[in-house]
Amino acid sequence: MTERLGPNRVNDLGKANGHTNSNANTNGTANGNGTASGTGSSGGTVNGNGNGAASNANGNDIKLAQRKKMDRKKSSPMMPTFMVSAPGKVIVTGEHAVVHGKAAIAAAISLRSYLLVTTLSKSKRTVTLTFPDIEFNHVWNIDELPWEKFSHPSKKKYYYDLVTALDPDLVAAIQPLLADLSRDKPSELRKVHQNTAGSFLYMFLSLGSQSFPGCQYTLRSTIPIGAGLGSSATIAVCMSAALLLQLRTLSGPHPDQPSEEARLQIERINRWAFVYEMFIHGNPSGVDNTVSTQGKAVMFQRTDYNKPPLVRPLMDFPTLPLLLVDTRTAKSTSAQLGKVSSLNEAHPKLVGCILDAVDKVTRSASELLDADDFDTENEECLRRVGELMTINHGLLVSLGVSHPRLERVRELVDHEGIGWTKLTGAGGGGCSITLLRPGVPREKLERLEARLGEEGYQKFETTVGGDGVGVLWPAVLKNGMDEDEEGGMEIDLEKFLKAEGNEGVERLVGVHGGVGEREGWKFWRVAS
Ligand SMILES: Nc1ncnc2c1ncn2[C@@H]1O[C@H](COP(=O)(O)OP(=O)(O)OP(=O)(O)O)[C@@H](O)[C@H]1O
Ligand SMILES: C[C@@](O)(CCO)CC(=O)[O-]
Repeated sequence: MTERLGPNRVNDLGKANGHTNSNANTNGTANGNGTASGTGSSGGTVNGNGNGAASNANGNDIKLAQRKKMDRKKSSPMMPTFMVSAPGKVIVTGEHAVVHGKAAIAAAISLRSYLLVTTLSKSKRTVTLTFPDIEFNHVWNIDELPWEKFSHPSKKKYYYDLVTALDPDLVAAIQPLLADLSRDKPSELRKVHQNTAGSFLYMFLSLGSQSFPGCQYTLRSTIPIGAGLGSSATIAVCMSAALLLQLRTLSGPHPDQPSEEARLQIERINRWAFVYEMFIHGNPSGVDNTVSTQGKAVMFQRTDYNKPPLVRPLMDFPTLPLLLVDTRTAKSTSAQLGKVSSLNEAHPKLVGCILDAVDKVTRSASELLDADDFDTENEECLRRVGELMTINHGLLVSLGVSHPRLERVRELVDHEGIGWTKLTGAGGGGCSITLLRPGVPREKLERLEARLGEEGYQKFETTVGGDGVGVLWPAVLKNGMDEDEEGGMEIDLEKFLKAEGNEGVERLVGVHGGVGEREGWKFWRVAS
């Protein structure tokens, strides 16, 4: 079994570079990209930092509170340190077929990625990626990046453009920046680093300009990497949202935002997230970044790669009783996509029929899940969706994208008669989902879970249908600590990097923080 890189492998890489938060930006010219305008934006209005005074404190406490407030003022930048977050996903039906123009249903899950964006002082002309989960930390000098290639009139793209393919000349222009990356690392990890750096640079150079302020992007995720839960899409969505916010091209999210405006902004974030995904995966359908951006659940289809996909938000998606199991077996999405494409080339008629059958599965599932009388407590309702998931899995097996460890989960679940199982995501390892029968006896579930544990599987507790991309502006949260009295705790680089494991990240910055939705995080709300 190949061990996968896991999120939360925090190491010291992030702390080793000099760009900590202590001298956050005093640069008033947040960016100089004259192209970004027209949305009446003011990133600063996203969220107020309450800054309430500690009114009932004694004299010393008041002095301390005032000093803390003044300290905060001194370092208060034009563009404050802020965070964005995006959810992972499960594909309920239709993976792989969706790459070939068929429909798929995907739902957001409660595991998420969190990106901290720190603007540096004006004199610091660097951009840093600090991604401890993949042991990646790199600093580029902004003035040494190939801006002239990306800003050439024949190549220049704007934040409102629809980019449906990567430009080979621009991909070539960033290759020299990747060639020497992580030479001391094992080749697989090095490839991950090159891919990560490449996708970031492509987006940064496309959207930004040479006058972009120096900044640091620090990412932590609670989503296992390469497990079919869309971890790469969450990075893509976070990066896209962060850059568009830095460019001041997004005016939200805010509570009174008209739904149409929210929809447009979500669409922009999603378009650029897709560019990032193209760099990582080659030929993705865009379903992962779409559900990660929008949240809840979506029915998704891309029949023409030159046009935006058809996306139907499923706002009333039922809270399905799902068991999510990670095989902890590495897989590469692009390798699995390649397998299906090769099979399709070798047997076009046959594979065409399989893909059509998957499409029918998705449409039937959508009808069932959309029905007014669908009831997650009703065995008959769940059985019909479960059967469709079982058929979908069989079709994926015939496309060659299952794995013995996925089949083993199915065997164990079927043996207990607990529910209906399919792989989710690209397959070849990764995760499975099991739709649980209502009223499964506790002992059966416990027996299954113990067995899975013994055999090296990992079970995930997650809920489906949560919020999409969110913003914490500025990066200040109420965490039940002393700082709350002054408006909340500032999340700085050190705290973020030191948070221990998934629980630590969730406790420190989590959208839910383990206690329901948290004050501070804001989401674009798109009504159905
Ligand atoms: N926590 C993370 N930190 C940094 N980069 C990450 C992280 N998670 C994912 N990535 C990026 O995404 C890539 C993994 O993408 P991959 O498609 O293999 O997995 P996935 O997105 O989890 O699966 P799927 O596409 O099947 O849902 C990594 O190589 C890395 O570039
Ligand atoms: C396998 C796939 O269909 C889903 C991955 O989550 C790939 C894609 O849609 O891009």
